[in-house]
Amino acid sequence: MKPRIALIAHDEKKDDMVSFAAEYLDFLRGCSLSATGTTGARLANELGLAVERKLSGPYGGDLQIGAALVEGLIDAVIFLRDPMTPQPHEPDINALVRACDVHNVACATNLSTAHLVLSQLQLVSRSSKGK
Ligand SMILES: O=C(CO)COP(=O)(O)O
Repeated sequence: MKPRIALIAHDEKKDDMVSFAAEYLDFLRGCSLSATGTTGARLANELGLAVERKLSGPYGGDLQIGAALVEGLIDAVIFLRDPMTPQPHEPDINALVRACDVHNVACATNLSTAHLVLSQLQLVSRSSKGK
């Protein structure tokens, strides 16, 4: 089964997200991707990725990703949070990260962890294809 990955970035981290996704483009093309609204639009427009776009984060997008996650529909979350800027939907952000912890779903909230998670998923998916 294709890895199901959610991609989310706060405004100050969106450039990082696009560059990060560009590094894993071939792998991500073979994944089932979802994203919050604006992040998803950038990934689709700038990298041509097929992404299921939820609402923008402040309008409930994090909660929609969280709802999919608790139903077992997401394998990993890459959530580049901006720790320096207060967000109006902080409770939604915390709910999503908490849902990852409750359901033991990998959740990368910075670039270093994001690289570890995607490189490992890429490795696993390559080795399962080789079988
Ligand atoms: O706010 C976000 C995550 O909390 C991201 O939402 P957007 O991708 O719509 O900017």
